[in-house]
Amino acid sequence: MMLDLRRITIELSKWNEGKAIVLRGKGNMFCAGSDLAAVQFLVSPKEGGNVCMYMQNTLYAFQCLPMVSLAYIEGKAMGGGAELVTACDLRLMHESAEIRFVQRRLGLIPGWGGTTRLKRLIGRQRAMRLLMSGLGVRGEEALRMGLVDGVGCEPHVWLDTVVGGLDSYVIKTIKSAVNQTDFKTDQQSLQREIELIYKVWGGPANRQAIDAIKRKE
Ligand SMILES: CCC(=O)SCCNC(=O)CCNC(=O)[C@H](O)C(C)(C)COP(=O)(O)OP(=O)(O)OC[C@H]1O[C@@H](n2cnc3c(N)ncnc32)[C@H](O)[C@@H]1OP(=O)(O)O
Repeated sequence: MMLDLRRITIELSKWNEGKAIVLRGKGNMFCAGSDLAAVQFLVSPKEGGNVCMYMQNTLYAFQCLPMVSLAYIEGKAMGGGAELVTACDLRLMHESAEIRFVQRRLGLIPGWGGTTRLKRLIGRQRAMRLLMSGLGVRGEEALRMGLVDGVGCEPHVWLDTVVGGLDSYVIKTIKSAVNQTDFKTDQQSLQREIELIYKVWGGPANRQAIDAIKRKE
């Protein structure tokens, strides 16, 4: 998934006529985050940090795409999947869908840019609550807190009400204008997120969680 997302992002960055893309999962899953089978083998902070840096770079490039990106969340967006949601420009949810920052369960923090983006999106207090508790957020609550823009809407119809009739160059320029205000502060924050990942990845809570996953297998 990580490699595919990077490849597709590079391809899309060259599509200047594009107005919008819809990111959606398969079946009852938007995205379950990092592959836990692989995470078990990333034992050192450096290895974990490198994967997070890779995903930060991919999601930064994704956010800079010239067209509007819409996350359409059906089913679950867990861990890194929830971080991916925050990297999209707009978000819609199915009534039964759930967004959940489960990184704490692994003794980790979101390291794909999720702490930075979530706080910007819903504010400090709500971000703290979701990151600390690891509780899932569904439809109306997600809408109320500004985590999503709509619930139960058909994505293409809804998207048409937002960007329909807009010129692709105007869309690109609106994105550049909004992004540049965020990115000035985000750069430092993203760098700090990686430094903090180094402190938890491979630490006691993380090792304990990974050992528990291994015992289940
Ligand atoms: C480091 C940054 C991060 O992304 S940390 C977060 C990593 N992700 C997670 O902790 C999510 C772990 N998965 C879950 O909590 C559940 O599987 C969720 C996503 C809620 C789905 O539950 P449910 O619908 O009951 O399905 P299930 O558990 O039977 O899973 C179906 C099969 O998929 C697999 N799966 C699921 N998530 C992952 C994952 N992240 N990495 C690797 N495999 C995953 C399950 O193991 C299961 O596989 P199998 O059918 O038993 O072979």
